[in-house]
Amino acid sequence: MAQVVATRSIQSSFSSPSHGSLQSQVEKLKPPSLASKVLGRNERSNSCRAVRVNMPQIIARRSTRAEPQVLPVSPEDVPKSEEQEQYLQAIQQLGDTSVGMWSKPTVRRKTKIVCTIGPSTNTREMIWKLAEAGMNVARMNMSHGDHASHQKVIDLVKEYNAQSKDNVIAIMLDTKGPEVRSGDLPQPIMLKPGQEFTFTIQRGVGTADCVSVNYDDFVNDVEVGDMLLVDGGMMSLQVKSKTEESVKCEVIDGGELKSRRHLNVRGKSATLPSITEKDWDDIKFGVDNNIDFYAVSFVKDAAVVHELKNYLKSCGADIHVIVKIESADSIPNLHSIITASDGAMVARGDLGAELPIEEVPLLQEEIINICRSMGKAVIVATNMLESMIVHPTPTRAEVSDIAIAVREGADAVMLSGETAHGKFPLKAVKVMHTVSLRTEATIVGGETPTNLGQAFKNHMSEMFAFHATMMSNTLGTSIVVFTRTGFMAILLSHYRPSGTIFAFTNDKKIQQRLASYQGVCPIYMEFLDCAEETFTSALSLLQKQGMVKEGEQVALVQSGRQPIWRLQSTHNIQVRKV
Ligand SMILES: Nc1ncnc2c1ncn2[C@@H]1O[C@H](COP(=O)(O)OP(=O)(O)OP(=O)(O)O)[C@@H](O)[C@H]1O
Ligand SMILES: CC(=O)C(=O)O
Repeated sequence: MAQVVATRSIQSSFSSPSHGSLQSQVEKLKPPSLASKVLGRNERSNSCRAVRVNMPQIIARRSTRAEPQVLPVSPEDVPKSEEQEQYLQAIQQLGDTSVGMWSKPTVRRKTKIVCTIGPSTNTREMIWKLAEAGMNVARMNMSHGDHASHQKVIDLVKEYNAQSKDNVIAIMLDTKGPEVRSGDLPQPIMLKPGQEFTFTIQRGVGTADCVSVNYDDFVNDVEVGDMLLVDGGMMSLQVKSKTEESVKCEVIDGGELKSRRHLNVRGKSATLPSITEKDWDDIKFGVDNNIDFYAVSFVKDAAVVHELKNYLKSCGADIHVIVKIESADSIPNLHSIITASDGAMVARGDLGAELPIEEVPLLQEEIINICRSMGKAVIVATNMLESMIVHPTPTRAEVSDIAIAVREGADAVMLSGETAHGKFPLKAVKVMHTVSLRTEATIVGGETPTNLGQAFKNHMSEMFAFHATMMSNTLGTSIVVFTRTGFMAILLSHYRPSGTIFAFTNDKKIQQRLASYQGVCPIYMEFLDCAEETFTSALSLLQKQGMVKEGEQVALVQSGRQPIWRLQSTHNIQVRKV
């Protein structure tokens, strides 16, 4: 009889003695479908014992006729099981030292979810459902659609935000950038390995052995011997010769070439400006709509970020700039590019086409570390649940990929085609939510926060954020912060306290922006003239909404670049009992 023996060690989130009772609570709450189907009676009691003595081994046995394990992944596909909901809540408590528990698990998750909106999701009904399933940021990809279709999405997200009591969605506009694409074809062409195929800069060509390219300098940018990648590497062709107008190639990996496919040259970036004329037009559209973030494609150096920031300043727009790291040329300039920006996106699609694919996980970790050390936001994007574009369940590798991004410390993970044109957008969000929540529960909490390094050197706010995090980690409390600009909440987020950061702001725009930061739960509230009255009213709001319980302690922070109640105090941290 075949037997699968899986061994794993339980992380220290389970090892704290104070978590013993929670662990047994989890065991009690485990729905039979999760516990008894995988573990036999003896193994189950072993695992409970082992959890208490630290570094145990769980032995899972499976018979030859493996029963499919289907975890609930969509609000629609399973009847709501209270047991399973309680099970997830209890798991999360293991990793969350805060006693205060949100009633909604989607809000308790610290890692945020970015969803690309496209034909599968650009309706009122789907935006609402995505938001309720756990979307925190709606991304519009300006490579597709037109201003009218994106306007509809922006209006719907704003409408959702206006009517929602306890949830808010940020809006991100992703520029098309200097993408090089093949032209239109009357029908898809099958490219076979070994065959000759030509790309030409002449317009309007689309035959079985030649197609146009939308970029006039294409012929100058490529050399004989270069490897051309189509659709991020789905097909590859080697350059054999070139003339003034065309590039003759041999197909290495074949496949079906459709209209308007993305072309990359391995190891090279196109000599095009990062922000094209179309991008400037789209950026202006973003300003007119007061969006929250730009994701700027193919950034190669800091100069372009400064140019965009200067433009935004000149039109009085307060929009944050996320640089997409996807171009070979950006790698030597990573530090200066990220320093100039408000955050970065690891855009693994183009990154893995311009650079050897094995560099992608290493660069992902490096970019996350750089952003974390500078106090900048970081998003991991592309292919996270790719198979769910057509299948209702993810591959195990995809689940691991999300878990790795969460463990590495990403602020957010992103869905592209999965929610833009996939068959199971809600299930994909639910999987991302569940995997993130589960992974976060294994991240050790209550430790001394790591120093942010040079980013906030000598800044009073950094000292307050550091000590507020220390205090809340030691006491096992949530943090309540009051912020007009969002600065202090973002700073606290980068110290990654183990409890939730309840960020009260009197500015709806700031509330919307904060939705994308790890661990931050942004709440809109009018600030009163008296600090004390504002604190009391904030705590009572948290209690009313079931986010903190009576008698629970919270760490309350009032600090930042522009203290709110200047006359009464400038900076302070205090522990309050609700
Ligand atoms: N607004 C939209 N309108 C129509 N289709 C969209 C839209 N946004 C995304 N899509 C579809 O979803 C797919 C995945 O979205 P994603 O944002 O990852 O695009 P992408 O990386 O630019 O992909 P590609 O290079 O194929 O364009 C796109 O290829 C496109 O088919
Ligand atoms: C997101 C994106 O643009 C990429 O991965 O290439």
